[in-house]
Amino acid sequence: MLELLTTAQMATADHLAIEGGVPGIRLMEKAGAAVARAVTARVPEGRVLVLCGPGNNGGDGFVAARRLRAAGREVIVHLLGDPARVSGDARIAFDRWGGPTHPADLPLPEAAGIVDALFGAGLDRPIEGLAAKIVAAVNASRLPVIAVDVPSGVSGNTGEVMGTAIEAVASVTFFRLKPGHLLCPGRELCGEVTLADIGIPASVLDAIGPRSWRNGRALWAESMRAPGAGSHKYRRGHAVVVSGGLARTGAARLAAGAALRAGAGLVTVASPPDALVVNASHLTAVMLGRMDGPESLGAMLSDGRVTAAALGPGLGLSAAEGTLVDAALAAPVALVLDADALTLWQDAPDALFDAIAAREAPVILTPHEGEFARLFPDLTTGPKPERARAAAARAAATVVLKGADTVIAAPDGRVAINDNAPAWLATAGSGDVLAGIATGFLAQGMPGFEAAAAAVWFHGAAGTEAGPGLTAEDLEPALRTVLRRLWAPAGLVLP
Ligand SMILES: NC(=O)C1=CN([C@@H]2O[C@H](COP(=O)(O)OP(=O)(O)OC[C@H]3O[C@@H](n4cnc5c(N)ncnc54)[C@H](OP(=O)(O)O)[C@@H]3O)[C@@H](O)[C@H]2O)[C@@H](O)CC1
Ligand SMILES: [K+]
Repeated sequence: MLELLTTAQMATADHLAIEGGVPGIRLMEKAGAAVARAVTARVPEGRVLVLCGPGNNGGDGFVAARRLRAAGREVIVHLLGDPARVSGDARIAFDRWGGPTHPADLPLPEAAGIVDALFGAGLDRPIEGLAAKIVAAVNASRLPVIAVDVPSGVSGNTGEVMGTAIEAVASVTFFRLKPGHLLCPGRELCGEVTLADIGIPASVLDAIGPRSWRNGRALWAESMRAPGAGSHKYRRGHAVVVSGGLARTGAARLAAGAALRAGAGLVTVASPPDALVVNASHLTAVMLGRMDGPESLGAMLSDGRVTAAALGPGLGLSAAEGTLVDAALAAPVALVLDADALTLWQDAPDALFDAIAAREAPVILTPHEGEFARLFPDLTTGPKPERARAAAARAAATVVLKGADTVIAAPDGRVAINDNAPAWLATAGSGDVLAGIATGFLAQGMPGFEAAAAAVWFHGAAGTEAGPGLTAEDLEPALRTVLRRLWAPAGLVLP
């Protein structure tokens, strides 16, 4: 159930279901019933104000109103727009409601909670005028709002606010989530999202062919191998993380520790000579190798047993570090390029993309918005998934566009949107740990997109596990807890 559907794809799902013999009003009845259940759970007593819009989102509202009334609740229905223009399935729902319907107006009537059925998938322009005033009054009321499909004003496709938007405590959506439920700011405005089965058969997805998913286990668990009894450390890959100079070594050690936790059989920090002592004094399970320059790094990465490398955390931005990235790109190992290893290419991003296109092993790029803008200056506006998708295609690499709503995009067009990262994960060194987890997964042979999506998910889960107040150092032990939990059901006997 991780597929994400655009509003247009959702309309297609609806049509295919109806063509397949499920009447539209039956879908609407189930949708409205799910909304009524959410109201019962969130607002168990008191009067419910149902705000209906002129389309099918309003139709779901009429169904919910009728069901709540049948359950003995006091319900007051407001309709925004001309009742004579309510048509189609919404008309049937309106007629079945049959109770008093007041023109939407201010002030709002007294109520214990509100159903927002003003606009859903059909919102196609900014909310203005009376509708905007009603949205403002709903938000000012601080009453619990249950949104139908999406909070009115939130674009289901992009999560952007169109003019103004309702702030809901819960949203009930249907069949599959939409990108707007996961992308910011939509995600915060949705509150808790419930997915309701309204009778659309999953088989309609075959014809729709979704290319976007909510990031979750089903996307990558298959390609993540639990170490079997016959496994030994060399079969789980060897990852190399390149350290910066004397004053910038911590980031590489954070990444290296995370790569080892993520399951790489061996991890080596490749250290410039001046930083060997400081690295040596902090490393135990992670190994240390002396790296004198690009030839030395190239030799290390061409060893045959090394399967993945990470460059960027604490690397530095001088020409010397640029030659290290060149050497890594020329080596036959999977690569994670992060932070400085991205910024180094800001004057010639196409040279990076050409070097990636010329290699076989996968590359993961992990920019935050600032680094992304340096590599893809023409892709700074528009919906995040589309920007990441275009960047991945251009770079021939998996692109992890980081943020509260990190998007992972593959060169073949697949996109995953991540939503498990807690706010406190945005802390110094956190990105280094993410790069390390991804490197650890790549080292074990996971493909680029799967390794990146899994890394982002585990990073978020580890952040949640570590809890508020975490520093990047806390992520590594938390990652262990999360990994243990994941493997337990797979039959691995845990002590
Ligand atoms: N698809 C499915 O499987 C199922 C879908 N279902 C439900 O249907 C919903 C989609 O219904 P929908 O397509 O009728 O669109 P909806 O959100 O009601 O809005 C359209 C109306 O709003 C108007 N309007 C738009 N923007 C506006 C603005 N800024 N300011 C003012 N007006 C604006 C627009 O007016 P017009 O452009 O015609 O002037 C039109 O009248 C979906 O979210 C879900 O809840 C369920 O029943 C179960 C099955
Ligand atoms: K709505």
